[in-house]
Amino acid sequence: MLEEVERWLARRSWSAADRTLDQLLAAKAARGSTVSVVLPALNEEGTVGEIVSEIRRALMTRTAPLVDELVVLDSGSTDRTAQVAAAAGARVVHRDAILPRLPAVPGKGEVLWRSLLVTSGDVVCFVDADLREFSADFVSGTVGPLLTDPEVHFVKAMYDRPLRNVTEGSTPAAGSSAGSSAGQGGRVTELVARPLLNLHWPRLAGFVQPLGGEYAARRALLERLPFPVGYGVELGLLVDALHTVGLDALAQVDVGVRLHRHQDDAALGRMAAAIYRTAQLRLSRGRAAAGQAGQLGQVGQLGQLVRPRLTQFERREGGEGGFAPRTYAVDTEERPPMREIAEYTAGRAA
Ligand SMILES: O=c1ccn([C@@H]2O[C@H](COP(=O)(O)OP(=O)(O)O)[C@@H](O)[C@H]2O)c(=O)[nH]1
Ligand SMILES: O=C(O)[C@@H](COP(=O)(O)O)O[C@H]1O[C@H](CO)[C@@H](O)[C@H](O)[C@H]1O
Repeated sequence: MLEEVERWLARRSWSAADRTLDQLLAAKAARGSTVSVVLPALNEEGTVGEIVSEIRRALMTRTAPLVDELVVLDSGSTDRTAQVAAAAGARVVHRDAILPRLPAVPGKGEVLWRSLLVTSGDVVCFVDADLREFSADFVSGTVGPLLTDPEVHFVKAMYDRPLRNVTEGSTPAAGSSAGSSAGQGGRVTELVARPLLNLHWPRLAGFVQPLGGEYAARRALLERLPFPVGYGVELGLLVDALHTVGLDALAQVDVGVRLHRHQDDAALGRMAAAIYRTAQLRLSRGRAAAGQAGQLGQVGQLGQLVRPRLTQFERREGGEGGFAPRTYAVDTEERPPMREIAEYTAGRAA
C-alpha cells in the first residue's frame, strides 16, 4: 500500500461514533449547512418505507434537524415504491418528471444525477433503498465530516457486508442461495472494483467499500462530476472526485454492518461490465497517470499506470474495531511469445 494511502487511512478513516449527533447539529447550525438525503429506488416497496421512517425519526425532528430534505427518486418502479415512500413521509419524484427535454434512461446513476436538480442541500447523501436493519448512522456518519471538516468534500460509508438475502417474510432454507452463506457481500467490489482501483488508481486502495451505495458529498463537487448512468456511478464518482479534489478531500466512515438484497451472479456480471467500462473510459483519458509511473509502478499497455499490489480489508477482531488492510503482490510479468525463445525455435527446427 502506498505510504500516501497509509497516511490517508490514519487521517481520513473514522467511525460514526467519532462525531456525536449534538456535535453535528452544532456544526451544521454554525455554518448554516443544509443536508439532502436521496434514495434511488427501483421496485423497493419492501424496504423503502422503513428507511424513510428511520431517517425521519432520528434525523428530521425539531430536536435533531440534521436532514433538511428526504427525496425518494423513483427509477421507473412498477410496484408500490412511490406509495410506500410517500406514506412514510418522503418526497417522491419520478425520474421522468425531471428535465423532460432529456428523456431519462434506465440506471441508478441516471437518477442520482437527476436528483441534483430536485434537491437543494449543499451536502447531498445517497442511500440505497434496499437496505435492511437500516440505521440512521449510515446518514449521520457519512454526512458528519462534511459538516465538521471544511477540507473534506466526499465521504463513503464502510461496513461489513454479510452475504445474506433477507427478503420480506422469507425464511431462508439452510444452505439455500437465499440463506446465509459464508463470506462477505460486495462480490463485484472484491472481484472487479478493488483490483481495478489497486492496479490503476492505487491512491484509492484505502477505501474499504469503494462501491458502497451510502456516501455523501458537497454539492459543489457533485455538480462538477459526470455521472455514469448505470452501476458505474460509484466507481466513476470516486475516481473523478480523486482527480478533482485530491485524496485528502476524500474520507470514509465505519457505520457497522450493511444488509441488503443481493442480486444473482448474472445481474452482477452486467454490473461488473458497466463498472469495467467506466474504468476503461477513465483510463483512456487518464494518460497523465502514466507520468507518475516512475513513482508508483510500471506503465501498462494503455500507457497507464499499473501498480502490482492489491490491498484487501478485514474487520479487526476484538474490541479494537475498524478494518485491517492486507496488501498482496499482484503478478504482472508476462512471458514473451515462445517463438522468441531460442531453445524453442532450435528444438522445433531439429
Ligand atoms: O436502475 C436502477 C438500479 C438500481 N436502483 C437503486 O439503486 C440502489 C442499488 O441498486 P441494487 O440494489 O440493484 O444494487 P446492489 O446493491 O445489488 O449492488 C437500490 O436502491 C436500487 O433500487 C435504481 O434506482 N435504478
Ligand atoms: O459492492 C458490490 O459488489 C455490489 C454487489 O454487492 P453484493 O455482492 O450483492 O453484496 O453492490 C454495490 O455495487 C453497486 C455498484 O457500484 C452499488 O450501486 C450498490 O449500491 C452497492 O451495493
